[in-house]
Amino acid sequence: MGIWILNAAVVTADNTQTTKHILVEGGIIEKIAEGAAPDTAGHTAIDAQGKLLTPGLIDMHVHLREPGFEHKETIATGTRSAARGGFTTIACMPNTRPVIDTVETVKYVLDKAETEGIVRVLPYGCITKNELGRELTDFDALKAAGVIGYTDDGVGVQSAQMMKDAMAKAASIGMPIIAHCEDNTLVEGAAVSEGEFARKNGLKGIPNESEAIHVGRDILLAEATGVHYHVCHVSTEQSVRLIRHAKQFGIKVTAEVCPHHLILSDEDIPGMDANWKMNPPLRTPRDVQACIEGLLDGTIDIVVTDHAPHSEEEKARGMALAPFGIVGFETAFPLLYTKFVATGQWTLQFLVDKMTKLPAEVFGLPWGKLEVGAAADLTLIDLETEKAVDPAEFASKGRNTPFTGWKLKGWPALTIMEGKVVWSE
Ligand SMILES: NC(=O)N[C@@H](CC(=O)O)C(=O)O
Ligand SMILES: [Zn+2]
Repeated sequence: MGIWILNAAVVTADNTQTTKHILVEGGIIEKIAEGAAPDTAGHTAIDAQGKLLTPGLIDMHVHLREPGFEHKETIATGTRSAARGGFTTIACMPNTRPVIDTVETVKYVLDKAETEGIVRVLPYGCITKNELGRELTDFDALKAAGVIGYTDDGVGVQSAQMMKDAMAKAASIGMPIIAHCEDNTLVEGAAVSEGEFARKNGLKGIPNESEAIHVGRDILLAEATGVHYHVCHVSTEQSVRLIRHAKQFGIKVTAEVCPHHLILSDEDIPGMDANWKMNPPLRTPRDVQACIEGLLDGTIDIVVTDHAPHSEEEKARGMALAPFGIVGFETAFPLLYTKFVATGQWTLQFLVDKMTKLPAEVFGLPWGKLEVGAAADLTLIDLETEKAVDPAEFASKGRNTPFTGWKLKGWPALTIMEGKVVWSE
């Protein structure tokens, strides 16, 4: 028995919305009909009542915390949080404990995802053993075990030679390098960006160069090795400029940006509240503008959440001592919809593509399409109802968000993964 989704608004390439009826059966999209509602006999029918239907959202940068940090999140709770945010495919970072640097850990994560997860989980493997930057992992073995790329996310690869070796190896087996860009010698334990907030509060700041130096270095190494190089959570004007320039030269670089770096600057930080502490930190309004422009002109390819749950106890340690990171799954689409689409700055199609079709294209994945024969990964989104962000409602274990109380539209109402309803309002 399949599911007919009736009266859904589907946005097409030229940003027009058309009412469609979609039959989902055997895990795939079986039929897409227009006009009068079809006979649904023998199937379940869901009336979308004009809500937006998109391909299931894809998030290529998330932290599920399992194994090792189950007090922050688990694969069970993290995938529920993803589903509630409209995501059907998520790529998890390897900075767990142990880190994902062996075949055994990859298998552990994939098995857990299979038995306890409710959306598709694609693991990354580490570039270096233990993310210590000293010795490369076994790229071939990790690839065979099912990782989709290599990253030491959470920390930058400090040695240029190590990064070059990693890129050369990844290139030789057709795999991407995904980089958390941060030069440790420029950071020295600061919690917030160099900028107005740091100055007002007499804090040492994290300079933009700590990120951009790695971006520049790695672009040159990517050119030398021919690897597909993907830049994590771009946050500075300098990084955007370097990536734009590299793309003009035909270097195989792609990049991602998080909603918070498109919406918040350091000047918005209300006080010493660690729910505003993340890495990279909130930068200046000028950096925010550069990230928006980079996304608009294609320099930055995709949007990711960098969903980084931490416990309330950890965040209560204060700005200086709390770990970096904020949750992201359950606010990402409403934030971007409300801020950029509802105000007429972006088309709906642009936002949907940056969270579906383009992440799939960047990483060569078969999802992110709403067409007959494609996997039935679908998200129904209510563009009308306004609701305030309430962390108490999150399916994530993490409540660490700076967006509490924000009134937003564009809330996911129903999430379908491979033809099964995995979350509904
Ligand atoms: N982004 C963060 O602030 N934190 C991430 C690490 C990371 O993505 O760099 C985490 O693991 O908590
Ligand atoms: Zn990172």
